Formats: sequence, structure tokens, C-alpha cells
Amino acid sequence: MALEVVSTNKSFDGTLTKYKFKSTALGGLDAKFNLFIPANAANGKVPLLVYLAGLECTEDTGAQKGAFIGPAAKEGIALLFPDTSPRGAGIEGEDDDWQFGTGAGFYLNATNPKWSKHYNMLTHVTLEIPQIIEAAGLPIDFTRQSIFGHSMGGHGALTLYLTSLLNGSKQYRSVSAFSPISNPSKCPWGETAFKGYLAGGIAEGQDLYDATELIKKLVKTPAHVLIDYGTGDKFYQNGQLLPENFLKAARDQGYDEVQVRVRDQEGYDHGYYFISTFGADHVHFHANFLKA
Ligand SMILES: N[C@@H](CCC(=O)N[C@@H](CS)C(=O)NCC(=O)O)C(=O)O
Repeated sequence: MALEVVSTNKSFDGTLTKYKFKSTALGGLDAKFNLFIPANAANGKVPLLVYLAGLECTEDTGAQKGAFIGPAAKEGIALLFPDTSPRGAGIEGEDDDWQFGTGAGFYLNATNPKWSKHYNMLTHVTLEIPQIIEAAGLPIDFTRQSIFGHSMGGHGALTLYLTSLLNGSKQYRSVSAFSPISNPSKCPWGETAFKGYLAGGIAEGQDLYDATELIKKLVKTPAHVLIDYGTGDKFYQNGQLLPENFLKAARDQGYDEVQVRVRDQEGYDHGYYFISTFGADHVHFHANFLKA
């Protein structure tokens, strides 16, 4: 697994590099990711904040439009931007619908044989990319990782974080999300994904990949969660996000506002003008834990 440099750009005194490699987790397809390394990495390894983007996005979306790089450079934190799905698997129907298939990997490991060779974004993000970065000798301290994301990527960030608390690996110190799909087994986006990718359908998704269900399984485990969504978001209004369900489950589980904070931001929509407004806020939230 060799890492190939596709492009490099200086940004905020650090370097944003796009890499490409042959991904085993994605069935041998080429995979790309962007990695921002701040200038202070010249003095030693730096913590990592992983950003997962939403439907139809790529490894470039968050890097170009999120306004995360400046705040991360100031805090001395690296940023990792993976892609949102395998590319070019050639599976029948893969490109028919923007909500499923290409650009819509949902950060899970598929168990439906039709998708399971390629659609393994969970392993790709949590294991494969960290391993390949470490093997390349890049100055990242993987014992200090946090994760955030948007929409489908907010779902990914929440489920990867909560799973890492449940399985005891504590891979991520904190999680935040913009407009996350918070209860996917109860909304059309999540139902379509779970029915398509998982042999066990919605029941399997509800058990393994639904943030609202996962937080119900946590007992007295300290958590650090921040969520922002906009009240003018049409996907929120149409019941795709359901942040209230997640909030209720968290409160029922005994998490107070310090541990699980869900903020409704008046009038904001689903797009990157909203995300970039609160981008620095989210980076600073994670810096508290990554630099503790
Ligand atoms: N194409 C979709 C919208 C897709 C969309 O909003 N994608 C979000 C993630 S769920 C996104 O981040 N898009 C990229 C962008 O806003 O730059 C529609 O027809 O409504």
C-alpha cells in the first residue's frame, strides 16, 4: 500500500496534501484523502481531527468550504478529509441515485454481498487510512484523535465515536456534527442505506449504525458531544435529521448539557455557509480534548 501524492498546497503556514492509494478495504479501488498538517508538526507529532462529509461530497468538500484549516493551524491540529464512498466499483445501480451508492457510503461496512467487497467506509476511515499514514511516517499522533462531520458525515462521526466508547477502544476523544442524520433507522436516507448495504436491513443498521440507538447502550460513560443544526434546513424540516430523537435519548441516558450539547441555530440551512459559520467553534471544541 504505497501513498502517492496527488497535489500539495500551502495553507495557513501548513500544508494540505491530497494522497491516493490502492485501498484494500474498498476492494482494491483507488482511494483519495486530503490531509492538512500544521506548521508546528516540524517540532513533533500533532493531534488529528477527522472530518466526514455528506452526500454527494468528496475529500475536497470540507477542505475547500468548511473554513476549518485556519482554526486548526492556530491550534496546531492536523485535519483528515476522507472521501464519502468508494469510486468506480462498477456495481449495477451504483450511480442511479445521489442518496445511495457513489458519494453515499454511510461510513459502514456493507454485509449485503452485492456491496460488501467495496462499500467498507467504516474500516477505511477507522483503520486503513490511519495505518497508511502511520506507515508513511507522517507526524500524526493517533493516540489523540477526534472526529466531526456533516449530515451523512455527522451520522458517521457520531456512530464511529459512540461505537469507540461502546467497544472500549476510545479511538476518538470527542465528536461534533453539523446537521447530522441522527436517527437513520427512522428516516428515508438511513432506511434506504441500511436496506441496500446491509444483509440484515434496517434492524442491522439500527443495532450497529444509529446514533440514537447507540447512545441508549452507553451506561455512565463520559462523553463529549456537540451538535449544531439550522432551523431553516429543509432536510431537518423534512424529517431526515431527527436531532431531537438523539437529544431525548441522551437526556434519558443521563447525559447533561455539558456532555451532550445540541444547538438549534435559527434560520441556517443545510449548506456550507452554515457549516463555515460554526467551523472554528467546532475546531476549538475538539482542541479542548485533543490538547488536554
Ligand atoms: N443534491 C441534493 C443536495 C445534496 C446536498 O445538500 N448535499 C450536502 C450533504 S447532505 C452537501 O454537503 N453538499 C455539498 C455542498 O453543499 O457543497 C438535492 O437535490 O437536494
